[in-house]
Amino acid sequence: MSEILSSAQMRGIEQQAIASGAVAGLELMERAGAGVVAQIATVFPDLPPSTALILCGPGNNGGDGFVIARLLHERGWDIDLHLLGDPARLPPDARSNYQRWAAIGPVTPWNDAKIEDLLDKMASGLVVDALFGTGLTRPMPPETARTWHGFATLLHRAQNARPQVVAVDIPSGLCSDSGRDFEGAFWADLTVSFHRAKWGHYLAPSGPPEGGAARCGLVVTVDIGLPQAPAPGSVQLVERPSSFLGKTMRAHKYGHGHALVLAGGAGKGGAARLAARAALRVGAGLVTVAASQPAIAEHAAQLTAIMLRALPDGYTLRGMLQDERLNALCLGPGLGAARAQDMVPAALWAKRATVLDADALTAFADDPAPYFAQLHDKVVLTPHLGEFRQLFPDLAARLAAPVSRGPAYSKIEAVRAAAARAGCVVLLKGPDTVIADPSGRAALHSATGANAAPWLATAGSGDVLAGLACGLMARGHSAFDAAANAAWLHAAAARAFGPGLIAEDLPEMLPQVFRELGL
Ligand SMILES: NC(=O)C1=CN([C@@H]2O[C@H](COP(=O)(O)OP(=O)(O)OC[C@H]3O[C@@H](n4cnc5c(N)ncnc54)[C@H](OP(=O)(O)O)[C@@H]3O)[C@@H](O)[C@H]2O)[C@@H](O)CC1
Ligand SMILES: [K+]
Repeated sequence: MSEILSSAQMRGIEQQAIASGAVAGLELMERAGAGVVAQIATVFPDLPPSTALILCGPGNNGGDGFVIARLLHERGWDIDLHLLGDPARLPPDARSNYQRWAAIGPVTPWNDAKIEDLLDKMASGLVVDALFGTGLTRPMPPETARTWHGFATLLHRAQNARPQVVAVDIPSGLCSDSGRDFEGAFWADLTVSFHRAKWGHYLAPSGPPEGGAARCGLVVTVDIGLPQAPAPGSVQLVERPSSFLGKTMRAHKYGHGHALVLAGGAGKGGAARLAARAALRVGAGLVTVAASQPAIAEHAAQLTAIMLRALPDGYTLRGMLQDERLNALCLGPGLGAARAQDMVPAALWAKRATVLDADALTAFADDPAPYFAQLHDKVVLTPHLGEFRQLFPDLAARLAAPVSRGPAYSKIEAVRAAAARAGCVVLLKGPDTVIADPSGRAALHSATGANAAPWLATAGSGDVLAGLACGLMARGHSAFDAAANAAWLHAAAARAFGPGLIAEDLPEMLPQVFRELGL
């Protein structure tokens, strides 16, 4: 896992380092520019020096652009640099670098029509977007957004004869906290960020217009010499499972827990069986499906390694949970609203590790306060955005509101607020899955870019995710770790299968994913 930051956290780290005398702002800017130039050479090794169109903005992002211009010029590039704004009003470090560049080559005052024309004619080389970075708090000037939009449309048409687009820190026009497009945001083939990636690089607000990860291309982070200590309240990017997933030679099946997956009525059992299969494949020692009596025959015809019990009502569930070996529960997939209302309070009463999904979320949406009052720190809620909207309508409305000023409210803040309100772990799933607990601890799993798993958008895939989290909790993972690891395994299994994936395939891909993890 690596740390990702908000723009305020990044500013705090930078200001503290400068104030302590550990580093000068000018040094940071030099390293930032040098880092971008080094990454251009690494990521595009076959790109010979030709023309680089460098678009500089009125703040320190523009300052990085002047450094990049100077260093690319030293490497034989022809530089065509355009500045938006008055050079006399540049902040001090950016102004120093403006002056250094101005002694080498021209600075053309910004003119949208002219830039549009230049962009239209570029069939190779580089476009460096150093217009706005983490300091952007409002939409770009509308003409600039329009110019870029025209260029982007053109580039999409001319895939083979086009320049490479490199964003400095973040594509201009994107909110670095939320990934939201303030309107007309740039996009890039390569985004080079500094010290740590920002939330907005990995969040994926859905369009139109699409934001965040969809616009950043390859995201690379370069070290600019800031202190490496973790920032308080930082968010972890889930890049691998955080806990050991193997089994030791001496492990006994009871040493890996017993997951109980509740199922609903006859003919509705598929979702619970998917969850149960996922719990077993992820390594729970035993898994039992607990179904209503009329559904038993249907399940019996389908289950082999998974055990089966009849469970008529919540009262019987309380009795069943006297058996402490049943250490993790999964409720929701295919459960039905009436059965959820009966079973969920009984399950929560037992204070077991519990995943609540689907009907075990929405059955309580009309009056969530008493429901939240029963939740505890071993519970994981796994809503998709629609279910989240039902349980936390105010938070979902803030997320969906049009953005006119930044930093915009982000999915990370919304899930943190939801976890604090619910008093348990909340996992809000999507291409960007955010996990938070009531203390504010948060993680982001981003199935975007090279990590994309588009075939996960298939019926039953959420049931598998719930089963994975339940199986991992049965094995002893904390609620937070189980949720984060389940999100990672779920996407890894989907990528391992590839196109044509259906939910049944996901648990069956886990052995391959585990082998690739070296288990
Ligand atoms: N943090 C670090 O450690 C390091 C940071 N570094 C770099 O600094 C960047 C952050 O720099 P930053 O804070 O100066 O902000 P930036 O993104 O350049 O933009 C703000 C400027 O744009 C202006 N402006 C805003 N909206 C506008 C609009 N619609 N239309 C027109 N103008 C608008 C705004 O004006 P104002 O709001 O003040 O009127 C302000 O002048 C960061 O992304 C990274 O690249 C590196 O050098 C190394 C170390
Ligand atoms: K930028």
